[in-house]
Amino acid sequence: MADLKLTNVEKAYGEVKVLSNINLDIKTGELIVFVGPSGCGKSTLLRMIAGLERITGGDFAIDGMRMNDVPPAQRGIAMVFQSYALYPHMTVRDNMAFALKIAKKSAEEIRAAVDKAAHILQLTPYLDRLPKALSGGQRQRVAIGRAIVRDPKVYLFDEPLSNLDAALRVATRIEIAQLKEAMPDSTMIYVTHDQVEAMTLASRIVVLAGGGISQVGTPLDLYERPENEFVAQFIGSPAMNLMPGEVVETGAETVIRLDHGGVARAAIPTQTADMGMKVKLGVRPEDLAPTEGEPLFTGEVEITEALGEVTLLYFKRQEDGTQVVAKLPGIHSELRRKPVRLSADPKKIHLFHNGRSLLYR
Ligand SMILES: Nc1ncnc2c1ncn2[C@@H]1O[C@H](COP(=O)(O)OP(=O)(O)OP(=O)(O)O)[C@@H](O)[C@H]1O
Repeated sequence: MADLKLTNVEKAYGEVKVLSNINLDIKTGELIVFVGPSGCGKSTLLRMIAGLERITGGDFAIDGMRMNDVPPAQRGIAMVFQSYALYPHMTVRDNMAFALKIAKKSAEEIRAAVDKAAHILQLTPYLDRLPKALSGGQRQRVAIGRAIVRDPKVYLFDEPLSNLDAALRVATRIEIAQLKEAMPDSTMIYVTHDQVEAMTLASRIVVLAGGGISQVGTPLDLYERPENEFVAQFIGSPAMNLMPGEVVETGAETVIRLDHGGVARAAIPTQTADMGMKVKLGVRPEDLAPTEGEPLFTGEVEITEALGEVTLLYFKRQEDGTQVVAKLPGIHSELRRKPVRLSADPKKIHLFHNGRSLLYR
């Protein structure tokens, strides 16, 4: 059991506040992923939870116990770093046993804990090897094993896969998902730059930006109902297309006239949009599709990127030259230098006013 609660948590280095108003409730068994642009404070927040960085304001509690001044070793937390930091002269078994030896556990206890962790991580065949005789992925599993043997209530992962190559990243990501399944009562917090890791592993994602929390939600919440323009553009790849316009009709649908021409319909409830309201229309590349009817965007395709299962089309909107990206299923290299007419289902149109989604108005 480990419920974590952050209340108005803040971090300042001298006069400079890097994080403020951090309010977050994390329940036992959740896997929370912190994402956000470089320098937004993801690692700092993780390190404050671990006790490696002082909390300069607010409270952090585990199961109702205030932790601000509790030393790291007594928080019941284990952290796995990006650099595995294994002892090169020790075998896998000794690396995993190290913390337990320091804690003066009995030899039987240590053996049982290491064997169990090795079994969960499929490291049993490698227990007598030195780290140099392991692959990057195996080394990272040993680093995770060192955390597991301590049987912590909370696991913190700071970009654990970022040193691995693409194929190993995928394999190790799946192992982490399996690890979470095998330990349903452990609470995990995971920092990553990788959207796919965030979307696939998280029970909830915390988007940090501008020194605070921009939105917290399930991966699908953030994808389907981003609260603001920042989250809308940060989640999803390529990023959501955004175009300025004005509300010209409210009713069953909201009708928007785009600046420099073009009309769009959005299935946004009437009461949330006002006539004449300046908005930004948002549409994800994957929600655009060729149409014979009234198009939302027209232009000539400049670049196609065929990725196998999808093709990305890059073009400038005919009316004003704004760059638009569309993602079509299949291979469409033939569309390069060709005119396209694309539309989107009104249910897939997002509207933002002063940066905030009208869905949350
Ligand atoms: N010791 C320090 N003194 C002053 N400022 C610091 C210190 N450590 C970190 N910072 C600042 O705090 C902010 C948050 O840093 P942090 O490393 O937590 O960001 P991050 O989101 O993890 O970034 P990245 O994604 O690049 O790893 C940054 O602006 C950084 O410059």
